[in-house]
Amino acid sequence: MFKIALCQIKVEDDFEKNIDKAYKKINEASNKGAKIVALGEMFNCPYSGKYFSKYAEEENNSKTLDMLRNVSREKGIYIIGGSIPEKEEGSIYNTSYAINPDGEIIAKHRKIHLFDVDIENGIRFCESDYLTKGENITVFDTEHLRIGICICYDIRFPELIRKMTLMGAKLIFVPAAFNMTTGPAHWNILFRTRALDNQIYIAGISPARDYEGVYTAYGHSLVVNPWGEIIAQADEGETIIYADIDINYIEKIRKELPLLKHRRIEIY
Ligand SMILES: NC(=O)CCC(=O)C(=O)O
Repeated sequence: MFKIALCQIKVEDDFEKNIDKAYKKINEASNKGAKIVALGEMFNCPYSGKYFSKYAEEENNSKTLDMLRNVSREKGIYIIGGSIPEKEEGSIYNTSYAINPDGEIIAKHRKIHLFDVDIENGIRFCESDYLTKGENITVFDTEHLRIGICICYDIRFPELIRKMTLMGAKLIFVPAAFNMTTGPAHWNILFRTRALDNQIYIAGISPARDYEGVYTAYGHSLVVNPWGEIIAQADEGETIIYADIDINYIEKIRKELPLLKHRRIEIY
């Protein structure tokens, strides 16, 4: 059993302020006993195409990564560094970094599915006007359990989460900025369904809602257990939520209701 924390932070058009706030929230979460602390999608940059190139950093020259690496080392914790605009060879990616307690980058996920949607009387967004797709699935080991990362719209693709599960991920972190059209309609259902189908823990970490900002995130960061229950959930404001992850509970559920074993992969 170990504790995770999700930091739901209001993101502003102020790079230094965003990083400083993340640093303080990570410290606070660690002081309350979290062994893994996670941040939201684009936690250092307003979620809008016009800001991605302005805020983008290269991996080997990134104040954001320096902060994450320093604080993980200082506190001796894992950090799932939400996501940030990452620049490489003229392309910008929506990238999440996992950092270990020694301050080393141990995994990196570039958002695979870009959020290109146009919903009548609702949200319109075209990430691919600004960003390049990632090409890899991300799972990695910790002393606690095997973890996966995907980013926001990636959660909508059940094949990806199933594949991560079959690769051994038992806790998946999803930094995610849903909006006021799809958030109320789909956020809880998607996270509960992915957790339930795969019998895993899954955590969605949103920015806090900001009606004055360029994008109004839904908030409601949450942790769902392998039975499909929401075991921690934020409202829409700035906050940190905590949940205990129990590896034995995953095994218990999988033993009692052996969904993964009962698949008929010879048929479908
Ligand atoms: N940042 C995103 O990928 C948003 C995804 C989203 O809102 C959705 O409904 O999916």
